[in-house]
Amino acid sequence: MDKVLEVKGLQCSYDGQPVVSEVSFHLHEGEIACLLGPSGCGKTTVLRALAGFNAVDGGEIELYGRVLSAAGVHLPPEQRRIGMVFQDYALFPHLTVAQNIAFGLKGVSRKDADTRVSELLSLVQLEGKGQRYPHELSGGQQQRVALARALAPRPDLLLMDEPFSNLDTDLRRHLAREVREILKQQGIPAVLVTHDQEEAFAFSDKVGVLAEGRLHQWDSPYNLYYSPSSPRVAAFVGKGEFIPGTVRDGLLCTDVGNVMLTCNQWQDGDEVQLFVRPHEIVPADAEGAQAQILAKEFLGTTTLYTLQLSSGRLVSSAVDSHIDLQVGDAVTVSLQPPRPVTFAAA
Ligand SMILES: Nc1ncnc2c1ncn2[C@@H]1O[C@H](COP(=O)(O)OP(=O)(O)OP(=O)(O)O)[C@@H](O)[C@H]1O
Repeated sequence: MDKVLEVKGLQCSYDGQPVVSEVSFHLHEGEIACLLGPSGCGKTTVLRALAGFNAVDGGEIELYGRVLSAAGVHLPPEQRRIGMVFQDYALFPHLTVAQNIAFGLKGVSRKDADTRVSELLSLVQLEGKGQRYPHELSGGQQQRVALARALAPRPDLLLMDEPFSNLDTDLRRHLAREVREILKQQGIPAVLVTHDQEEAFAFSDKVGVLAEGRLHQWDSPYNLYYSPSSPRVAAFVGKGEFIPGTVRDGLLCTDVGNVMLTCNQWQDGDEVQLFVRPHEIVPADAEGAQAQILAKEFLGTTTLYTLQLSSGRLVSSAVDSHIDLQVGDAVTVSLQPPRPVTFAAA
């Protein structure tokens, strides 16, 4: 598959203060990516550099073979063929929905603009609402108009900065799914910025984990979750904890039990930390570690138990909620990671 967006060694700063360093990633045709990371890590700065709102200090941005930013090159935003959707919709309040959508259609005849606006109203399921004003629409509908406006000139790339975060949980999941379908159907590659991990995982083909201006991993949601490249990424993506252990005869021995290592990265005697998710610590029949239930939290599909091992360590265990254990119960647990995630001891 061909790369359509290539970002190489991107560096950005504000007032001489570096905020994005050596960020490199690429997108293939029709691929959707998400930048995920804690507040202030540089997600919006990367997006603004792609859009051309911010100049870059170093590195290169190429879209369909056109250099948008590089040493001595800075294509202005209007020449980049990039659409943008913002958290606050940013619609023109004095223009109708149809006029908002038509806004970016420069050099197009009135007839062609009308046809394109009708196509887009139908694409975002707002047929019949073209003559309304933004304040006459719900938040979700306004964001669909913003999407239609961004898609109207058939951009080469769509950028979305927290596009669903002003909407309530159900609506944001629903709209995110719909927007993903629209982008896939139109074959438009996109980069989204969000704080919401579930949204990032559900929406994207690739997720980039940014921290302190550096890209720590660029990977599929599956790989990020099951093969995090560093303890930092592991700790940031989903819930889990680090359990220290020692390697003996191909087994990692810990106080929660032993795990067969599937990689040959470690040797006998190595001190290793195992990263486990709560659903990978499960009740066992006989062989396993003894623990006592300190707390329980019913979450619907699973119940999250806080366990204290006989070693004193506290661990979390997520168990199918139909198994109803009680605080104070003694339990035996074992480790069942499908693919053990290990790092050198801290
Ligand atoms: N216009 C600006 N002038 C100076 N510093 C800025 C400016 N915009 C952002 N910064 C700083 O750059 C860093 C990265 O900001 P950025 O907005 O890219 O982060 P972010 O990951 O998008 O954060 P959030 O998730 O909170 O929106 C932060 O430390 C921020 O304070």
